[in-house]
Amino acid sequence: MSQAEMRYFSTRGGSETLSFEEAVLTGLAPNGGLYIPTHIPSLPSDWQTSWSNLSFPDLSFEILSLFIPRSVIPAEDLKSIINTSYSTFRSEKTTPLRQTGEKEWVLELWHGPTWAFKDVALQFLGELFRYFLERRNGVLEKEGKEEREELTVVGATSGDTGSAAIYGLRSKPSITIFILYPDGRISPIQEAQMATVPDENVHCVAVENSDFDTCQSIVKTLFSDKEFNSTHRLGAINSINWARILAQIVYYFSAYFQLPQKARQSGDIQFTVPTGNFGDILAGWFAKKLGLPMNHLVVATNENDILERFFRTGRYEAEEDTAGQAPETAAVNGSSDGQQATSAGGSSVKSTHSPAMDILLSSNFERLLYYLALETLETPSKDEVEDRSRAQEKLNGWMNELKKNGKVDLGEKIKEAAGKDFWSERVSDDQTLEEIRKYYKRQDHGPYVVDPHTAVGLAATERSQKKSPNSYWITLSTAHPAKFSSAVELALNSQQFPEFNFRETVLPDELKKLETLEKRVHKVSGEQGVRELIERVKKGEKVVPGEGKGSI
Ligand SMILES: Cc1ncc(COP(=O)(O)O)c(C=O)c1O
Ligand SMILES: N[C@@H](CCOP(=O)(O)O)C(=O)O
Repeated sequence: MSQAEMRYFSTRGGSETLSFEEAVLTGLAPNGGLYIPTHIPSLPSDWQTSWSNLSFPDLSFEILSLFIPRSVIPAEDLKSIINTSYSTFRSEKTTPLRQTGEKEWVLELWHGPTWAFKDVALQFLGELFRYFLERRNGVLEKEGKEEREELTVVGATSGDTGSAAIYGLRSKPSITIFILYPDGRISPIQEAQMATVPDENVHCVAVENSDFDTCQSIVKTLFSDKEFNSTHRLGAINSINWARILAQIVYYFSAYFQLPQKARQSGDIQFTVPTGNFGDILAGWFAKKLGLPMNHLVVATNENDILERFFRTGRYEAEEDTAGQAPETAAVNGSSDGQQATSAGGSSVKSTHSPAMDILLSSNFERLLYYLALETLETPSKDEVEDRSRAQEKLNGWMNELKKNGKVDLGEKIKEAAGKDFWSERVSDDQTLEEIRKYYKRQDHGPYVVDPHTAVGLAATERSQKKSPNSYWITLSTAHPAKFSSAVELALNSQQFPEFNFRETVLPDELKKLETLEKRVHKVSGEQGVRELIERVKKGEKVVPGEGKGSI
């Protein structure tokens, strides 16, 4: 199949396919499914040589072109979108690779405007939205029509997506943005990054007594409400939006090209990814399917370990069924280290030192499940569309069971199929702090201060190395340590590390400045509160958010 025919369909069924533009602007499919490409494209036969010295934007152009037909975005326009997106990054390499051991590297993904990996995709998505809306509105204007297309972006965040989305969309015409986050459960800097942006089109919404899953579920409910969605023309910035995954594929290739030749030639490269909503690691899986040589992707979770348990047991269940399980496994849920499960929003998500990964149900896992369903069809036919529909049916069954019972047993066959590409590790809060200390104390390639999410990844890498000691390892570093002062200061506390000064050595001036700025936050209660706020703002009512200076 040629690149020009690339389209997108929902994981949950329906024979309809959408263009890239429609899939990006729609975000979540009306049947609740996520959009995926009709096929995995082929890499050019000489990609290993012809792409090896490309800059990040040029590499991005090559990879994105495999998924975006020229009829949807002409080459020159795509180049311009990409160049604008990555001109905001502080590193010349955009996502530089830093060596941390003889056969170990860390891929630093936080050199963008909000110091987190989300910038890579959200700077791009912001530019895409601007491009599509300008083009559509240009056509309406030419036709002499009065109406204009507008997008009401509604997103959920456990801290990082929100600020990256706001920085990606803040000055864009025809876009209003509402970011929902669990009140009191994100770090002070994350909140300040979002709430100090003064632009009129930005609305920060702290949802009372909630967790990330509650916020994510409100977003999905609003998208599935046909009337609300069409009235406000909702747009998605979370990784349910295919463009987010697509943009993130690029840095796996970039990391590969930054490795020394010996490592590349070994063919034995492993990637570890701190994981929550499963978007970042799914991008790595697409890179593997495209043909990037890699062995496994290690899913590194914190104590919210539903994914780690799936890859170990084949069961996907919010609450662990401890009956009949090994004692050390049962202790996980019983909070062996004294951490109590919290019950905001009625769920059992725990508050951990890596809060951006405090997630129970990972949206993008559905995309992987679709492919696992397809791969394990009992009697695959030669008909692509028929197989697609059988996989969608299987997936629907699983999703319905999950919705009804809060769990689904996917079985041994699916577990085995997933195990070909993924390993998984669960890292406790204590281990996270220990890992931050370990990297700080390192004489070789150090001292290196890492954020708690990166620390979860590094701890998972260390454990996985025992399974494959000769491999080359790349751990994704997903945020700058400045964003998570409480965990970093707890790990590098003044009793043990009197010389360490967070403010002086870690906190960039740009983030220090946030302390002096006014914060604007709407506090709301539940889905109804969110609906009402959106309705009022969209009607043109001036809704005054709570104000006050924040200290970081
Ligand atoms: C710092 C950080 N690390 C890791 C993750 C997990 O990434 P994903 O949700 O794509 O699995 C997130 C949030 O998504 C994050 O903000
Ligand atoms: N950790 C994320 C949660 C949202 O995930 P997304 O990748 O689907 O946007 C955050 O920082 O908000």
